[in-house]
Amino acid sequence: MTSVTATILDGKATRDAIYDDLRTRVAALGDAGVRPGLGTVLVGADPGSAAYVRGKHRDCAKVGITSLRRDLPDDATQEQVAAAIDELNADPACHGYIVQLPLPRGLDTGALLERMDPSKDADGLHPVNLGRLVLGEQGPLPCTPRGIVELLRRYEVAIDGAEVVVVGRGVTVGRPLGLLLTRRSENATVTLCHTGTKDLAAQVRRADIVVAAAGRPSLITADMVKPGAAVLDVGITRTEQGLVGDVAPAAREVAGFVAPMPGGVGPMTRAMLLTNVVEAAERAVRSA
Ligand SMILES: Nc1nc(=O)c2c([nH]1)NC[C@@H]1CN(c3ccc(C(=O)N[C@@H](CCC(=O)O)C(=O)O)cc3)C=[N+]21
Repeated sequence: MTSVTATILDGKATRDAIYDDLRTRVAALGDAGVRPGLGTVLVGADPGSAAYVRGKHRDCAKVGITSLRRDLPDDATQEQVAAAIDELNADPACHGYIVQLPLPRGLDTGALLERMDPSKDADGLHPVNLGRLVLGEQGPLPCTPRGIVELLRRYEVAIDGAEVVVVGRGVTVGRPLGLLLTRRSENATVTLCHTGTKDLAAQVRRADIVVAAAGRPSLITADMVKPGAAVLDVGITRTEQGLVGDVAPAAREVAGFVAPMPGGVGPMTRAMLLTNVVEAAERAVRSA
């Protein structure tokens, strides 16, 4: 077997470049009297969720965005979470916020997401904004799909005309990514695969770009990857040995481009979250 040295789609380096740009824009907003603010609503003490939220606030500090944290206990009621959402909706210092998912069982996630002001939806996951994405209207874009497109663009991986296989139909990654990549501006041909796909290997083998977002360790093996293809690992599974992705290590030897986990799409997700907040603040200045 010939071993190719894949180009690494370096999410950390790309994030750093994006943060350099955001710092400039945050300074310009400051001159206009506005400091962008990102809110987070975290319910419960899941260590993974707490770590993600910490990471987001750490990134805010790097860029000059104000952090607004709303941390609620595990047993918070629907009404208490709704009240935190109402507060952020009403707070002029908050330009965008997220409700960290998954919420503890017993809370109605759909009702809470719908309660958010769509213009403050930093995740792009409000039904109105997902609807706008379907319709091709302007709105905040879901962070992980936007980060994936941005990463491919910066490394000049051809998207126009590419055969893309997305594995995973989740509402944060797979589904909206399919919508994003099939816009005229991206112009890819997308096959959305999932656990019910009959012959996953046959689908993945055709792909110029593979996005693995199923949350199943080693789902994508070396024999499935077309030599030279771009393989983006978005899966995260917690194991005894630490975090593992959906792409088997040997598959990286066959690929032409690899977005690894960690260090690939994850940092880009955070960068797009902050970008969505800065864009919301810029809109606020323009309409003032
Ligand atoms: N409302 C909501 N919005 C989300 O965007 C959201 C969510 N809920 N719930 C959980 C998932 C997961 N997620 C990640 C973001 C960044 C990394 C990330 O930066 N990962 C690093 C490794 C971990 C680290 O360095 O902290 C990496 O891949 O290099 C991972 C996972 C966002 N999510």
